[in-house]
Amino acid sequence: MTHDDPRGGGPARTVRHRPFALDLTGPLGTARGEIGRREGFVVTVERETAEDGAAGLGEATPLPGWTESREACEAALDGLGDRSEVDSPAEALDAASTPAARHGVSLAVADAAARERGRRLAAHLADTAGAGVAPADAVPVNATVGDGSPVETAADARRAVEAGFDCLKVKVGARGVGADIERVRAVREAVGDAVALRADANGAWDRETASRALDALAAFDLAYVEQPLPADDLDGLAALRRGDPADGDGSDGGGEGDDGRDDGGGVPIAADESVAARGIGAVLDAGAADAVVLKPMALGGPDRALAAALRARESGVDPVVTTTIDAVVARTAAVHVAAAVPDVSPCGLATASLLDGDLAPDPCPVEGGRIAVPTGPGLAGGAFDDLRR
Ligand SMILES: O=C(O)CCC(=O)c1ccccc1C(=O)O
Ligand SMILES: [Mg+2]
Repeated sequence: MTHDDPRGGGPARTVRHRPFALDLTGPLGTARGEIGRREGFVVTVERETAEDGAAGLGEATPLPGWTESREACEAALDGLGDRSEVDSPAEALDAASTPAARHGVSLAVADAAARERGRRLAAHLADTAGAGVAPADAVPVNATVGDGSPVETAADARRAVEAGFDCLKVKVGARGVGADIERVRAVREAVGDAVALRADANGAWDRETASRALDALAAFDLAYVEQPLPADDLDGLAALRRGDPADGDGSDGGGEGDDGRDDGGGVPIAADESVAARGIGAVLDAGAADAVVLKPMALGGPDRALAAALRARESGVDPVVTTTIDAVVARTAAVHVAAAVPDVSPCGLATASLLDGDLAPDPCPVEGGRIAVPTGPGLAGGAFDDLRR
């Protein structure tokens, strides 16, 4: 090899993409509506001069509301095709306006580079990001429990614990706070105290409602509440963390709990939509979160997600890597990103079971609440060879 650029720059590459569509087994209920189907693009890059034909594989699976639309993603990938021979194709795509397209291409380039070096994608990403430590061989994951009645939600939670999960994330905010409290109560009663519980409100609440919800949820020992406020309300998130009154004008937004703590009851806060909308720097600077949820598809690529995770770690904020319910290629990439985060907390990567079919067999299924990181070069050795045509 005559090129050492770890991003995989160098000789010209050809970028191709082709569409796919996958239904979920059933809609995932969230405060921002139901997710029932995922449509995206398999992306490949090929080095013109490659003697072994080593191609890199990526996936661009936009989720409108989180990323660009399917149409915008396709247009961005098509636009790249107009000048498909470029040195660093991912750099030709804007991470803010077309994060899924950039994800697909930057993953394919990183996969190609890792394969050429005979290394796992996690190790390649860690080197490129300067992570400083060797990636883990397995990552802990949470089960994802959608909206439903208290009985349905508790049954889903119990099934997840029986399958070996010791961390569950329950979607809230799709119904009233009182109903969600009953759902979380039912889950806690169903799974006992040893299981870590998270709740994800997907930005559903205003400040007063969030303050009230956190007060009540404090009884259930939640590891964190994810995005209790809209994405842009970084000051509101910071105030919730501090336990400030809901309206910030000094009036009491709900009183203190029995333990004497202020509103919020000390429930940790995670930022998800805020990171995608405002950037990791703004979230960290605002002191808006105890944890950040990082979706490579929404942040413009595995490289950018890992960089954000390492920045968060440095700031004392806990990074969590999740998918946007991606197909197997992007999901596997997210496993590698999570593995490259030192001491990563349970990640939202157990989303394969939500899909009714996939692009290829899963090279890293969940076992006992963990995912083993594929060992082969790149994404998963030869596991995806059929997709690399
Ligand atoms: O984090 C998880 O457990 C799974 C991923 C998830 O919840 C999700 C999936 C698609 C879109 C948004 C979200 C979210 O975290 O809000
Ligand atoms: Mg979320």
